[in-house]
Order: sequence, then C-alpha cells, then structure tokens
Amino acid sequence: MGFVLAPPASAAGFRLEAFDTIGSTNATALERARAGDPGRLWVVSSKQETGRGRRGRVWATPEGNLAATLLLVNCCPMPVAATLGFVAGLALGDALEACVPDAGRIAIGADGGGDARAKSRFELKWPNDVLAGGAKLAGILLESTMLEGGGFAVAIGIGVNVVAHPAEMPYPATSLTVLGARGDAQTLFLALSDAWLAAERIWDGGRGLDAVRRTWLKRAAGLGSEVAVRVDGEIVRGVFETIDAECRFVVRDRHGKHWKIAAGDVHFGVIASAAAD
Ligand SMILES: O=C(O)CCCC[C@@H]1SC[C@@H]2NC(=O)N[C@@H]21
Repeated sequence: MGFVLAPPASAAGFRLEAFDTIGSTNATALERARAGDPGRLWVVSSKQETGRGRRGRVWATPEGNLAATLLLVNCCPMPVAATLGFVAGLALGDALEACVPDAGRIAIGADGGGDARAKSRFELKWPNDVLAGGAKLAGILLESTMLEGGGFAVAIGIGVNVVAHPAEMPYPATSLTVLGARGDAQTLFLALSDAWLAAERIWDGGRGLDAVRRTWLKRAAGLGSEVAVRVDGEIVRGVFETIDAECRFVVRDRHGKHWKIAAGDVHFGVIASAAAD
C-alpha cells in the first residue's frame, strides 16, 4: 500500500498505519488508543469490510475509496472534542480543492455560470458531510472512548467516495470518478494530512473555534435556504440561519422561533416528510 504522510505532518509528529483492507479504521484507531497509543496516529485504508457511518449506519468503502482516521488522545477539554468534525470538514474541503484541479467545473456542473464559479467548490453540509454538486461525496464520523487511568481518545474518521459511491441511498451520492475528476485515494490522503495541520492550528485545542466556525460557514451548503431537520423523530422546518458558537445548527421557523439543533439529519428544500439521510 502506497499511503504516505505529507512531510509537514510527519515533522509535526504524526504517525501512519496503512492497510490494504481493514474492518474499520475508526475501530482500529480506538483499539490502538485502548492499548496505550499516545495519539496523533493516522489509520488509513483503501478498503473497509465493516466501515461505520453516523447513527449506526454502514459506510461502504470498496477498493480504491479513502478511509482515514486520525486518532487524538487528550487533545482538548472533552466537550470541545465534538467540534473536531468541523475541523475535519475544513481540512477535507481544502484537500479536495488542492488535489482535484478541475473541481470548480465539477461541483457546479459543466454548464455552470460565472457567478457560481465564485462559490466554494466543495460544500460542507452540517454536521459532517462534504457535498459536490449537491451530492454526498464524503462523510465524517467522530467516535470516542474513555481510557483506563483517565483521559479520552477521539477517532476522527473520514470516508471519501473516490472511485465508487453507494447506490440506492435515500440521498444523492457521488464519487470523484463520477464527477470526472482525476485523483486517487493516496494523493488525496497526502493532501488531507497536510490540510489537517493547517486546520488544527486554526482550531488550536478549541481556542480558535470561532475562526473555524466562520470559515466553515463560508463553505456551508444551504445557508439561508429552506431546510427540514429530523431531530429525534420530529421534523423542524425553517430557514438555515447559521451555526452558533457551539456549532449547533440554527433554524428560524415560520413563527420566528430559533431552534438550536445539536444533532439531526438535514434535508434541503421544502419537503412533505424528511426521510433520514
Ligand atoms: O455516515 C457518515 O456520513 C460518516 C461516514 C464516515 C466513514 C468513515 S471511513 C473512515 C472511518 N472509519 C469508519 O468505519 N468510518 C469512518
């Protein structure tokens, strides 16, 4: 397997474990932490047998896609760790733009107009998806574990549909190949490990969260538009106004009430019933 870390990442003390095939990079990273790994470890594979998605879903990683998990140990106060998904979103957006040179044309469609070109190429969908042309290209899953003797570890799992995307999903999905982009999982990982460093520096253990939040909002999908959010079986409808200081999704409903949502599934547009995505 040819995965390598970007030189700045190795210089900053990151390590890498690369696999041809793995169950789940998140599961392996958390096992390493429980066995005493000090963290700042990337676990990477281009195929997963039992990849995990958000909300207990399965995440398929056929050969050629990217599954990468960054393990951090005692990286910040525990409540702040939940914001690492936004840091990962920024890093992944940067990595995609760096190594997919034709991304502008891809994300807005071949017949896109001049105004659209100024928009971010890869959009971030709250909480942790990356969209290209409105379809899901990548997902991020944070998992954590308490450690014996105190402290905690967090696994920041990043899955990118490089060569293939799942069929028959309840939401549109895509891959870099479908989009006509050149690029492979290894090149993308190299860019990701580099971009992570820059994003983590801005985040600064949570002290720079507001800068992360503002940058994230510049790339946010659906900002200012109608959304339906499924929260614990209920559906909240309204306009996506912002994400707040705690990175909660803020919706203004038609009565002017603001909903601050910590976890839920977002659908864009006005729809009769929001199917889970
Ligand atoms: O449901 C989602 O959108 C999140 C998907 C996260 C998938 C990644 S692939 C690397 C890491 N290992 C896993 O088992 N899951 C995450």
